Amino acid sequence: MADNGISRRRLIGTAGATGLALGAAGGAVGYAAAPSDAAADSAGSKAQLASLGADQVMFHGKHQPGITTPLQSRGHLIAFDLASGAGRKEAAALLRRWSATAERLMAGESADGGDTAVARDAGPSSLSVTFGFGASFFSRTGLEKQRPSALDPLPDFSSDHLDKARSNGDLWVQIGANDPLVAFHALRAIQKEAAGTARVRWQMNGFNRSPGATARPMTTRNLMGQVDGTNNPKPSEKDFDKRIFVPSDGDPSWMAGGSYVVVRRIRMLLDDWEELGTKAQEAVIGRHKSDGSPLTGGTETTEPKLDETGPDGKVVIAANAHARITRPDQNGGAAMLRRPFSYHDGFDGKGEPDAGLLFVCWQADPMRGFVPVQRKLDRGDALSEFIRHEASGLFAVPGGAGKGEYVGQRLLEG
Ligand SMILES: C=CC1=C(C)c2cc3[nH]c(cc4nc(cc5[nH]c(cc1n2)c(C)c5CCC(=O)O)C(CCC(=O)O)=C4C)c(C)c3C=C
Ligand SMILES: [Fe+2]
Repeated sequence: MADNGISRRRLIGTAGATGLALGAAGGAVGYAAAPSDAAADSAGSKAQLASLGADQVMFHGKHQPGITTPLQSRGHLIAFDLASGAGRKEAAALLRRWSATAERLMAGESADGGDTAVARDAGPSSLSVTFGFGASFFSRTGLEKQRPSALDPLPDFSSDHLDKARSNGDLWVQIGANDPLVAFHALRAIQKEAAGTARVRWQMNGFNRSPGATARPMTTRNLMGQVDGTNNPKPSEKDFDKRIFVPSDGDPSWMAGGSYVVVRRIRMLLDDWEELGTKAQEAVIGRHKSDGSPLTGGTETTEPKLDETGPDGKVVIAANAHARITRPDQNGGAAMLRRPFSYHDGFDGKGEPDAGLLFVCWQADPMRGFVPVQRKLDRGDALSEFIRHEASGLFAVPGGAGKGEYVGQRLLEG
């Protein structure tokens, strides 16, 4: 098994497998080269093909998949509300069904009973399915005593323009995959299995760069063109687990190994942003657009020199630059793992793109992650005149299911 719970299954050769997406020439780092069609043909139906589609994310583990899993190129976020009459028992049965399906689909198998064949011929394609519970789930199921205080509603922020219908929800599911058909197949299976127990409250679709699109693995870019994700906490860092996951003796105990996710649909006001020159755009963030390096020089990973001043006597990285004021050392140590998807939902009546970031961030405690940083941003972030927070959600994402267990079992049967 490779890092992050990903392994590469050897696919039995099929025409579909040879057709799986591979990186551009020279860009297939981490992806095995495809054998030629002739070679595949000659080996017949037993040819063993490795490809992007063969990458598999593990369902079972200490943590749920889709948190430290490398960003996938396709994402669906979907929230459900329990149907009237559905309570704890029905919710438990749903989580059991969903977990079994997630395990099967993440292994590249078909869904049980009436598979739609949408993902047929494809391998697992790094599919991950992640489940969470919103604050309202606990009152609906009589589990108020089990509700973590970390699920207290997020404070209002002055710059919020939130659409309640597209915010929160009893249950939340995140689906990621490196193939759009595999991702849709999982989305449809999850939605169908909810029938009678929960109905869709909202759904959002996102994307990231396709693996292999760049000559070497690189930090992705967002729709403003910025390198985005540079200073994310790294699993190799000593305090990573403490910052992102609830400890094994954490409170409540059913959240051991879990994490809290904040989801914000952040629209980018791209017409205004694109009118700015590159220099002005760089001043807003405090990093160069070309390679993500700090305005004080070096490479993408060089530490910014926050005190450095220019010939005009002013600090080179402005006091309100986004990358300055979001730093843990400017926020009492508050940190989060950002794992967003870009989105584009067409153009509005004025011809402006309805596009931006499905900002998804993970932390052991939102009060030591998203909340203090967003408070700071709300008070004076140079980026704020170019973005609008349009929807919001906060969900408790329990630890990973052990073999034979389903996600949330310790809550629902504890
Ligand atoms: C409340 C948390 C944050 C929101 C909301 C947010 C929105 C947002 N950010 C960008 C683009 C960039 N953000 C960058 C860094 C960065 N942003 C946050 C938090 C929020 N961003 C943090 C914690 C950090 C890292 C700070 C650090 O430790 O140095 C960067 C710089 C590159 C990087 O480190 O990723 C960019 C670019 C957009 C476009 C956006 C809303 C649409
Ligand atoms: Fe940011």
